[in-house]
Amino acid sequence: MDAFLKGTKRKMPPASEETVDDDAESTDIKLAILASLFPNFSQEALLESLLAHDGSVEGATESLSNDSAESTKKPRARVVMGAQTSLRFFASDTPGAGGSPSPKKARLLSKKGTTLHLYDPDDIAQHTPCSIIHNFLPQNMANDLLREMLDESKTFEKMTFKLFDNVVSSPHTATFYVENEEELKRQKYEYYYNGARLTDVRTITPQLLRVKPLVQEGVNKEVQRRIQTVYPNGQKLKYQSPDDWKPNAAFVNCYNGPQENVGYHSDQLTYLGPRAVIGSLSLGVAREFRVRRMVPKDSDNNVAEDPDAEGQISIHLPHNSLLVMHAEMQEEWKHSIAPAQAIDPHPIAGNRRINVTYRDYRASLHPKYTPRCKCGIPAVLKVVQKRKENFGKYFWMCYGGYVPGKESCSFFQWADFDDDGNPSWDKERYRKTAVAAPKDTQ
Ligand SMILES: O=C(O)CCC(=O)C(=O)O
Ligand SMILES: [Fe+2]
Repeated sequence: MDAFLKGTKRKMPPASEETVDDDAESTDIKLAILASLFPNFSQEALLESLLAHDGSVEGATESLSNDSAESTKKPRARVVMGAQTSLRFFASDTPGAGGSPSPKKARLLSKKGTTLHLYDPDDIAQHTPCSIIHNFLPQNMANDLLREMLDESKTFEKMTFKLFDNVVSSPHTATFYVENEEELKRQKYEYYYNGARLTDVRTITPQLLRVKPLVQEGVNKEVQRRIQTVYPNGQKLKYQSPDDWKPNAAFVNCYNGPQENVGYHSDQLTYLGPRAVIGSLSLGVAREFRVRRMVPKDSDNNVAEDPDAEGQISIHLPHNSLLVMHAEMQEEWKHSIAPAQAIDPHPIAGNRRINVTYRDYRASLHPKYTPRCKCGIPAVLKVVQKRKENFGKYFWMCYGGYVPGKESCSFFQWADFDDDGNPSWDKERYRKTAVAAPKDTQ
């Protein structure tokens, strides 16, 4: 913590399998620290306090401690849904990361420091990297899965991660489900998350299995629709897999009460590969899913684009909604579940929200193939998000510094994928020279 307050560059470890900003001194990290110290404050209040103290966590902590004493005297806030502003004020056109232009539709810019609330599936598809299907599952199926996961979640645990020299818990609980016993063993003994092995991996439950084919079909339809209606020339993005999306793992998150949350992050690409697609099912209490586009800076620290693009968009996630995080999401945007001022209890789940993220782990990115760093653990796949130079380029790096009690060996290597996202060691599929030229124009 001391190193952080003095501004020493250190790496921030992520909660669960997420990757937080590569800039250790980012506002997100400061917010994560404040959120862990002041779980009853909204992200806005924490951000405001941080800004008021010129980014000093120490200053914000002091003033929030005073506010905290004050606020215990105030009545509790009611559930407030954000007002919808006319979308015309937020449109702009900007290029994307990953060497290919992003969706050709007008982008949405929410003004810095403001939150734009979207509810309508068409608005969400047009202005964010996501699409949403409301009332996705037959009602009984959704409720059965919710009941099953509520029961399972009684034994979910907070994921601990190292924050500089402290071990911190993520402010919600989660666990990981895979297809069968064999995969479970592989996940426990061969895969690494943030430089460490997972201890709680479970085999897929009957309801997760029952719902999976529906999610698979829904996600594939949405991906095709997006390619045809949003992506330039009606073609998939560079590095995006042309194969059908086939989920073989699920992370399940439980948010018990309004304050449980997950801070801004992008999901780790290590086993999903570039331009990953994720199917995310929400059950129980409705919460706000916030997305924020990354704005790269040049070497002089100037933002490359309109700084207003740093505002955030909130997507309302009611019970039984399927959110598809499309191929441009993890590279160019960050997402979070914001702490809520208050929530409407759900008839089955009470104060709890269950979120199931179905994921497609790629066989060619099994840790037996991926680069290992000098610490001897599989390296993590990341993408340049903050710098204009090399923006969208993939690289492998050491995650040792994220493991409690370990330091990073500073291993770094640019990653090499063909235009379909196949790694160079996948000799059967890797076809860089054959396809690179025509698809570069995408
Ligand atoms: O709860 C959610 O909707 C998002 C969870 C999430 O971002 C994650 O598991 O990586
Ligand atoms: Fe995530």
